[in-house]
Amino acid sequence: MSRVSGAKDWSIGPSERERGIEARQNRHHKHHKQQQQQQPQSKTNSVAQPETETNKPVPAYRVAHSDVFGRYLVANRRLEAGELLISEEPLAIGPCVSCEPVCLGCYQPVQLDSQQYRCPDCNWPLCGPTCRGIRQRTGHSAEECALYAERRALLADVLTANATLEQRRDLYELVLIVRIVLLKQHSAEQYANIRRMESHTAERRENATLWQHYEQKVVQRLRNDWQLANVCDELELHEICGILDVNCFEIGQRGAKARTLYPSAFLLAHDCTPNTAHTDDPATFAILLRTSRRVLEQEPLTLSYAYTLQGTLKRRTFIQGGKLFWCQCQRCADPRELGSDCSALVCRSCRLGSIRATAPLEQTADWACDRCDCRLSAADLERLIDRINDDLEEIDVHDIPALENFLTRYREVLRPNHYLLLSAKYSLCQIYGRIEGYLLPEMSPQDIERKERYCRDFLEIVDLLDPGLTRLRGLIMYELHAPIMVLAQLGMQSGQLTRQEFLKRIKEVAKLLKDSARILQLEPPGSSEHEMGLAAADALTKMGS
Ligand SMILES: C[S@@+](CC[C@H](N)C(=O)[O-])C[C@H]1O[C@@H](n2cnc3c(N)ncnc32)[C@H](O)[C@@H]1O
Repeated sequence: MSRVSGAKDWSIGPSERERGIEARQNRHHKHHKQQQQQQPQSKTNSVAQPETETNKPVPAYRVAHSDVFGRYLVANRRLEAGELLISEEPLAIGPCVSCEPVCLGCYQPVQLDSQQYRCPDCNWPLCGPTCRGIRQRTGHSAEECALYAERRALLADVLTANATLEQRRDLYELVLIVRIVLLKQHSAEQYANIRRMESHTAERRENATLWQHYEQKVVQRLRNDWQLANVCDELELHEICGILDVNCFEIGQRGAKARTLYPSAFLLAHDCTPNTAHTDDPATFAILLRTSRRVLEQEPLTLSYAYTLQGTLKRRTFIQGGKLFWCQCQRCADPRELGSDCSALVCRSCRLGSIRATAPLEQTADWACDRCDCRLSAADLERLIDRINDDLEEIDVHDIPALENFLTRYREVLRPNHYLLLSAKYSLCQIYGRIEGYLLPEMSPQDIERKERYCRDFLEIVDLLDPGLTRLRGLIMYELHAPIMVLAQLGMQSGQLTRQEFLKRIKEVAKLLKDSARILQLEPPGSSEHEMGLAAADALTKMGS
């Protein structure tokens, strides 16, 4: 079960700092021509390429450049929803920032206690002796193992259950950085491809707190304690840290969690209502990136670097912090966020109006009521939202009464579509009907109706903010079909529904199953979403549709 909030690191996908973008634009512009020519195209697969008169397939996209985006991808022709644009394996992969210990081979959680299996050579915890990632490029490679084996004594204290949380996290954060350093020694071409990525080093250097953080936790540590000074100079290490913050994707299926750099997918520009969706293959960690809706020729291909179901203030702060630009997209510029109103508050003064940002592209601008004179400073607004968010984070995602209580408590404070209420509703959509005590056959009709209502509320907003063939839509449509079906059957049995009304609902169930099956079967085989897609297709067949 998951909640759709709570960004944890800077990775694209599924976190802050202040800088202008001018310096970046100038630097970017200078190097762009050379970088564009060198851009690796080989592993990028365009499918369903129509042929031109000369019988040459038209590539789905090309690399373009603008002063605002830097390099980005643009559609070469009209693309239909669901076209596979990029399928490529990582250039580099490793544990996420701030992660709990994971197996270095497959990125599944591990413990640091004495029971945990460990690599016999370097002593790092692994999931087991048969982990598929042992001696693999995308896992615990021989080069990495040798490097750690040489520093076994240095790492011994941290790789135990006695280590503090901070010590463990700092150590796991180093893994991917060290892997990139090793690429420099063992795979020059891959290393060169990574070094061509944007690092925003000049802007990062101007942020003293950020720079010092990496200077102490990464640069000095690797050069002095780990004795890697002869492999990478200080600036090179800072650049690698910047490249990771700006370009990493957060991936993982079935409990695994990793961050990755891909050879081409990093080029997509950001938009808070993107036109592509991506997933990753659990077997190869490859990214599969598709159009989520129809894209017109010349349209930039975009993905979201932030959580789409967060309010503008938070999304923009997150993006600026990690990617060092202030998003100016259509959604960010609209106080109503494309009609979703997912940041609006109930006016605490007149209780009738809605409080929204007066100038959403200015982070410090006041928020104001649309009915009375009530105003709220952005700082006060943020404090309030943070407090409510903390309340929500305290709640276990399986605790139905606590989640219901959260909705009741904040009904008078947040508008119904506020993203924090939606987040609680999303958890409820997933657990009503699925956990002990709330399985569908034992649920009251009122609780089943609640599940249906929350699913509909959530889907309405996802349709606006994450439209098309997106995983979130597929998942929620699958959740929605069940309460409609059960309530239709109950209504028919009790005589409360006419046959015509019953058939209308069954038709809606069939459409939900069909759409969710289509979306979720785009997910890679082996993922839980793919299995849900198969279940949806199966249910559809059983319905005779
Ligand atoms: C993952 S990289 C994308 C590739 C990058 N444009 C390049 O040339 O290497 C992310 C960086 O691209 C730029 N960028 C992406 N989307 C943007 C947007 N919507 N507005 C402004 N800059 C954007 C920012 O500099 C950001 O830090």
